[in-house]
Amino acid sequence: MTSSSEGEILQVGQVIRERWKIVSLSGENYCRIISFQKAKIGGGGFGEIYEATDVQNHHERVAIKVESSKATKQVLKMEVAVLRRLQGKKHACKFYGCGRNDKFNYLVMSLQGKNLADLRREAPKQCFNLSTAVRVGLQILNGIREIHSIGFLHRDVKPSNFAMGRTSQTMRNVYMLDFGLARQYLNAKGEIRSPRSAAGFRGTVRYAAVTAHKNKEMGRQDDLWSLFYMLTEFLQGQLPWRKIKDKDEVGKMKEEADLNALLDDCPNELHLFAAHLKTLGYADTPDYNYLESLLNKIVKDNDISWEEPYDWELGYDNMASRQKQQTNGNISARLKSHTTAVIRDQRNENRALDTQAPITMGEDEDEQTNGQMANLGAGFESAHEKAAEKPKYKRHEFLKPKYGTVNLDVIDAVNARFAACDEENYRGGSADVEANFQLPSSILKTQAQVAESSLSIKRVAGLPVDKTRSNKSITLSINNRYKSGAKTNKISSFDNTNAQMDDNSANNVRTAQTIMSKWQGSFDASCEEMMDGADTEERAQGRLNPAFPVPKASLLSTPRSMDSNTSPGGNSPSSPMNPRASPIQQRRLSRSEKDRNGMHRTASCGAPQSNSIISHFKGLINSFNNLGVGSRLSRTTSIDETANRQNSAPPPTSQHQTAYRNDDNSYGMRHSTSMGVQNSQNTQRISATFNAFESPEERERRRERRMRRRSVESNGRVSFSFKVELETPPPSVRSPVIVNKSSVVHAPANSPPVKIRDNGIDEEFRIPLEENNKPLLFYKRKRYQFLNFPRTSSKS
Ligand SMILES: Nc1ncnc2c1ncn2[C@@H]1O[C@H](COP(=O)(O)OP(=O)(O)OP(=O)(O)O)[C@@H](O)[C@H]1O
Repeated sequence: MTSSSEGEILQVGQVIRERWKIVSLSGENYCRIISFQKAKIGGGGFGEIYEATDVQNHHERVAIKVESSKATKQVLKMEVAVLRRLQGKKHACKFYGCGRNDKFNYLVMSLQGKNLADLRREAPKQCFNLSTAVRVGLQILNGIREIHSIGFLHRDVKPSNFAMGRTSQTMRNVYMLDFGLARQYLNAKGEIRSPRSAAGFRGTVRYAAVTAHKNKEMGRQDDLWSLFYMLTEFLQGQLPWRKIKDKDEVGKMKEEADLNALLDDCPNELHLFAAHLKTLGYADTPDYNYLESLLNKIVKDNDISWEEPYDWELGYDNMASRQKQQTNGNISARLKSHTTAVIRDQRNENRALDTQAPITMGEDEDEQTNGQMANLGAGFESAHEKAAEKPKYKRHEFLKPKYGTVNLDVIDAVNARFAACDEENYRGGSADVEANFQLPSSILKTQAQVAESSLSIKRVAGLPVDKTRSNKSITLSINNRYKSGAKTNKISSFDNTNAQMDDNSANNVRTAQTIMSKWQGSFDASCEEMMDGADTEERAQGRLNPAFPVPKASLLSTPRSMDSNTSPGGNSPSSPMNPRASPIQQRRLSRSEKDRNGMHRTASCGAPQSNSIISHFKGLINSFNNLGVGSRLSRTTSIDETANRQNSAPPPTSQHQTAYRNDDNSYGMRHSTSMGVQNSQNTQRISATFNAFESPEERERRRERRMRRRSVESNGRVSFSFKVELETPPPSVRSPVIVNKSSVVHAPANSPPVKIRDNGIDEEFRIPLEENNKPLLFYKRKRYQFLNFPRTSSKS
């Protein structure tokens, strides 16, 4: 695959059928926070795959496979046909649409995560442990069974044609991709088509069955042979013919392969697997159940749990020690070099060795990435052993997606999550949202300028300087702040809020569960760590979904933030004061303590000391997941002002809002908006709080204001804001929901101007541009991918 932009069929920003917009490094506006991502996910012999968003459907992320209409071999039609028939199957992507124009044909499907070739290549020793290999193998077997069940052969079974899911719900599921080489083996009557005498090679040399090498008609068993080679490679780290260019030579090697050598130190069941395949001819139906039982036996014999993490979920620091413990994971055996002399293959030369179809050869360049690989033998082995001592990847590096975006899709995803909230969630009470934005010093308004602002901004001197904090971070956290029916009439501090929330343990259980199942893929290290304690506990009580476990605490390193967030009051995750607190609660508690101590609130959400926007943003997502009140977080919104609903209410006493309870047992806020600025030697802090409690009229007014603002938010300026708005609570809910949000901006006092936008006076929060016309905030952006694995191409 190539990742170059040269000759790409689709361009960034291009919209297909007024619906699917290609995502890339456009950086169109600030709200697309770090939406800088290459457009092309990958591409092989048959097409190019792009990431896009569905503008008609909450900007859901999709994958678009395109094929030039000038391509000599048009395979997308077949792909569409197969994918459509596979709809509803567990291992198939969702089909969203297809079409063609004079330039290209396209297929839109659900976007998945990383493919197995990339995942294996990223492993320190380019192999999976037995647990991962066999569980993935079982899923692939079922995927193959699915496509066979609709009357098709895949004919290109290989690791890069299987991807893990992308969302927390799908991330443990394997998806089969690329049906471009599929062929129907059943005719319309459901009978097996008669085999052709010469069929030509189809597939990928490394994984193709011997039948393909012999240019014979392939049958169902041949897809399974490819699976067998995949499994062998997963366990051994390599196949003996991995570098051989000549297709016929590879075919010969496969034919003559000594299975004992090939499967050295692998479970005996793999021998039986191959033995069964050897008995099958073109027309024979493989005994899928038998093959499945063989793999299941490996699972059973090795005490493998379906819930244990896959290698990539653990991160690779832990793998070396894990592998040593494995009965079948003998490292030296895995690293044993096969005796085949190899030459670095040249991809272009490898392609299209057979004229009938492009051949994908050596698509995994994992071996080539290791300079030692050419020197087979002792040197090679020791190089790997060395690598085992010093893992190439650190856990957090692996878990943290390497490039990509945090953009509006994140917010859209949160909206989707909120939309899924049920009535019960409404009953969970109101919510409190805190947003903390740490921005580069240079983008913020000077102290004097802020003071000139017509907003009610107060200066508070002596804010402690936190030198550990990144100067570019965004965090959001949410609390169920005011519980409906609570006895307290007035809640004026976060401490109270937290105390009330802590009482609400049932809610916490539910919200923790939501997070686990919904957004696990988006957690950064610190969030996972924080989840972990609850997970163990909740799972022990049978309340968490076992299908989406999180890595065990013992396997995860403790992030610095944990230490720094541990509250002096004993409300740490392990605190006996609150042993059943959910992770979010814990985070909340620590925030509470931070507030009490006059510390920056940005430390409250996940990874306060992280240098990356992404990790904070992940905290945002985690927190919003926890909200569960049917609220909506929308884009291009603002710190908002809400009408004061209670004339009798006393004025607020602090820069934060004061909550009160109405007679009807609902809560409102005294002041709709308040803001404050705190200054220290080189930090300027602006905080704003608003109340999202609103009537339909207010909401409509706010929507109009938002529309007005949107029209202003062009002009090369960037603006940033969030809104939390509430759905109308169901009639059964007596107390309306209150969402409260506060935003905090930190920056040195001598920084350039920024304005805080407030609806009432229609100001904007603006970030000036650099000379090169790029938003300064993202000038030194890191490219992270959010909610998704990085998809590096497996073929350069
Ligand atoms: N729906 C998807 N979601 C995420 N990534 C995808 C999706 N479809 C394909 N990809 C990525 O793009 C890569 C190439 O896709 P695909 O195999 O369909 O293209 P191809 O042109 O047929 O490639 P090849 O010739 O190598 O088989 C895959 O390995 C995978 O990483």
